[in-house]
Amino acid sequence: MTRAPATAVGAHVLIPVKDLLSAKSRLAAALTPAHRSELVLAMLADTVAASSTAADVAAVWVITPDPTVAAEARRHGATVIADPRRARGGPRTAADGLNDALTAAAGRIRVRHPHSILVALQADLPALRAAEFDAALAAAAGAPRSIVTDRHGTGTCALIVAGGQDELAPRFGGRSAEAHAGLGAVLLDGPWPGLRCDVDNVDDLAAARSLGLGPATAAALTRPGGIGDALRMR
Ligand SMILES: Nc1nc2c(ncn2[C@@H]2O[C@H](COP(=O)(O)OP(=O)(O)OP(=O)(O)O)[C@@H](O)[C@H]2O)c(=O)[nH]1
Ligand SMILES: C=C(OP(=O)(O)O)C(=O)O
Repeated sequence: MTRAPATAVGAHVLIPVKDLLSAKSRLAAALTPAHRSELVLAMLADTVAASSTAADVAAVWVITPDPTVAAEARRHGATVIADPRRARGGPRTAADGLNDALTAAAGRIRVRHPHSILVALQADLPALRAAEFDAALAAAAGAPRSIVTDRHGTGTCALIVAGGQDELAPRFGGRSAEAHAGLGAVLLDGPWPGLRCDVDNVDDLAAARSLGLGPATAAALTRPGGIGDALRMR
């Protein structure tokens, strides 16, 4: 693992990304594997770029087992934590894999930065703006744990846990907003459409596009013969 930066202030943002072969499976009917991989990498690039330029962010960590994802994350200034695939004794469900990866990474970061805010952030936020991320962090101040739900109100786009001893305790997968609220997370109620617009299907991508895509995702959609043409969205 790369050594953590030494700063003790600001938020540490954790972004999990699974291997490209299985990522964005809900888009498999609409996009080829190559286009899906391109979209995952482009959305990650925009998510890392926007979150890492937020004023209150100390470091962005990408947790992934995939070397191509890792290279793209590093190119945009994130630090990579490897999430090795386990041959045996692996996660019970897909969501367990995600939550286990986040929990392990958060534990490692907490050792060096016990007083820092931790944020588990979705990797597919191509319309995210640094200013709205800062506004959400400011709104979270004072709450031990809080969440920003997705635009449907059921999923979680950001789980924010204050510095101190409290564990990240991620409960992503399914209706995670309810699960996080059940653990005491405050639902943050702000006008942050880019932060709430994670992309799981074509409608989500259209919604993100109407908000304004980051440069990497915009380029992926407008490239001739690319994702935009495949989805008739160019
Ligand atoms: N590091 C890591 N990230 C994961 C794992 N499982 C899921 N993720 C990531 O967590 C986020 C939410 O996961 P999902 O919604 O299950 O996967 P997705 O690729 O976004 O979409 P679908 O395949 O359509 O479900 C995505 O950024 C995933 O890449 C895992 O086991 N390890
Ligand atoms: C993983 C989640 O959301 P999605 O499947 O929409 O990415 C979640 O909120 O738990």
